[in-house]
Amino acid sequence: MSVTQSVIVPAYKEKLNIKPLTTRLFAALGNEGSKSTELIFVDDNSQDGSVEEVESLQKQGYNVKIIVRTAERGLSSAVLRGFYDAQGDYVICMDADLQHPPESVPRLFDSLRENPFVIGTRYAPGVGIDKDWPLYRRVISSTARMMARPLTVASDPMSGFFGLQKKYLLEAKEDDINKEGFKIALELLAKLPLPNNGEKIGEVPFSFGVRTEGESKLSGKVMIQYLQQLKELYVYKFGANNLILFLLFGFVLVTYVAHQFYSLVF
Ligand SMILES: Nc1nc2c(ncn2[C@@H]2O[C@H](COP(=O)(O)OP(=O)(O)O[C@H]3O[C@H](CO)[C@@H](O)[C@H](O)[C@@H]3O)[C@@H](O)[C@H]2O)c(=O)[nH]1
Ligand SMILES: [Mg+2]
Repeated sequence: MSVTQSVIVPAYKEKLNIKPLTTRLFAALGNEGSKSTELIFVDDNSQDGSVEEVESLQKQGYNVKIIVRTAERGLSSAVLRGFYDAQGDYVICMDADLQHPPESVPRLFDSLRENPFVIGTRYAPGVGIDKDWPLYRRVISSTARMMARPLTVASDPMSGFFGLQKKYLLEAKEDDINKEGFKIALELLAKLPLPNNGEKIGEVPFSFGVRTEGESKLSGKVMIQYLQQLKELYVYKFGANNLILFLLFGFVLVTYVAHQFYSLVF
């Protein structure tokens, strides 16, 4: 049976998560689903034993591979690299750290049969973002989400759990896509030539889990990259509208100061 669907996992120093992710994913896909699915880790030269871990899983019969990049770094560019390398017509991206439940992947693939783009959303009845997130992380997340509102109808464009029909990626010019930062779903939602003006998006609710192994790579630099990306997307979508940009950055500044204040006081 040929591969029709691909799961792409950007990974940096995630050795301890590779095996549980792989075994849970293929168990969730079942016998039939596993035959038509490949799993690709895109690792930025972690040198932590991730390669050996994947080789051991290959020997056990899993259709998994690892691309090790040495010249490039970053989450968004890793995801794109995986998407372009994927054999499947349907491609899904998820984090390595099990914050995205592998058991939800089949539902995302099902949705992709009907929709050009699918988002795993944390904003739906009955699910939620991690209850253990500190307040400042919640503030950052909801501020970031609010600022993306004018760019897409997706309820959770900040999600790193999403997928698309690959043909739409191939229709876009690779150079037009911003590869910096973490928010590749938003970038693709805003820039790919999706039908219905990008309004036909599948949404699959999921509960954002807790990372138990390794560390988050979210940093101040990633937040700055997000602001640069937002500015570029606003200009891309609405033209260089000074008022919008002014309001946007005023708001961001206030949030940033509030965040700093919170970290200092608490
Ligand atoms: N190859 C590669 N992978 C990376 C890099 N930086 C991070 N990753 C991988 O990208 C995934 C997400 O990184 P985390 O460090 O776990 O991010 P997070 O703070 O938990 O953020 C997540 O939640 C956001 C929602 O609030 C998501 O938007 C974001 O994509 C990510 O999923 C993990 O699998 C991590 O190994 C990098 O430079 N290179
Ligand atoms: Mg994480």
